[in-house]
Amino acid sequence: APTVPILPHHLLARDTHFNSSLPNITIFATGGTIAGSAASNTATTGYTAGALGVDILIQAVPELWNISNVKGVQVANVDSGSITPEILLNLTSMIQEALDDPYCQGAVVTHGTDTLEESAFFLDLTIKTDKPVVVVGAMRPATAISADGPMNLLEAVTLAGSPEARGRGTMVVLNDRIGSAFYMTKTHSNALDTFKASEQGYLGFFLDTKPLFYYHPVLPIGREYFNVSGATELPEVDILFGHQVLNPKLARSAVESGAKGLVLAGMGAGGWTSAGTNEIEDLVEEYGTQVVVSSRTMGGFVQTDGSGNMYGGQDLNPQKARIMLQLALYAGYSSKQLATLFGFAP
Ligand SMILES: NC(=O)C[C@H](N)C(=O)O
Repeated sequence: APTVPILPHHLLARDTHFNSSLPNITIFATGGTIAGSAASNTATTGYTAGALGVDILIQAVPELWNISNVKGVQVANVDSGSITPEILLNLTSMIQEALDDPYCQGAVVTHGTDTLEESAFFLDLTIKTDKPVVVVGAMRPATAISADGPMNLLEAVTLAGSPEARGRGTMVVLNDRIGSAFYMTKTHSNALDTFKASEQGYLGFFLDTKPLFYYHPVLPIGREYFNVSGATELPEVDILFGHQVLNPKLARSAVESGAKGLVLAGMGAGGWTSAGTNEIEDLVEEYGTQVVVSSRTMGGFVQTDGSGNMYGGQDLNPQKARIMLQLALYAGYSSKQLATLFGFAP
């Protein structure tokens, strides 16, 4: 199994900056564009994501010291397409440990935006705390004119240290908006206003870097806690994308190469082709594969209809349904428990 490099946990000038009246926030850095470096200040594509270390990200925003005592931990430094279950499991256990310390008020994770919603959802389901966990990224590399990373980081740290941010689960911050990690998704490949939850909306926004919430603290229906302490790997769950004349054998190939679960990014309200459905039913019979049916439409609802080993992904998009199924399989959920888990209709 691949090993995850964990760079030394280091304090940044904490002695010189420490102010006992400010919250103590730990920033866990994983890479992405927020730590990206390009050859020119006009380049917003074709750069190296995860090039700069957490100390450089912190040094770039000295205002952080006015609102918090920050500590940086380099967990990884990769493009978010390279985040692995090993990194996620490590991240969960490091954040849990940090937040279990009564002197730590909140945690921030810097992350690439491409798979940020997957990691944020994973953290939301695997960390037990009332304290704020804030996942933040950027769309422009740190070297760009009007890089969005520094402001996003300042807002994320401010949020993590705010008492009114407690009890809201893991949150995502970008473009002056606060959203629930349970629902936020990347909706545009290039624009700054990419993270949205079109049906569920934002929790709040930032004014002069201060968080302003629309609602009192509330948690999403269907949010479940999975204890992954001590886990070193997670069961494989693959996503298949629905379209006209899809190749029904892709499902078999996924299962025979190790997938214990499948998520179907179905057409409309979870539709699949009839040849594809026959193949999936055979796999359920032969291998006991657990299948969650989601939708490629990026909105709406797929219900659980009670047919064995097949569950509706509710309003989770395929990439979030995949994380939920992976955690439930790790926890050894029975078919009945899975039907309850994927039956959280609001
Ligand atoms: N804006 C970004 O962070 C994209 C980058 N490719 C990443 O996900 O790491």
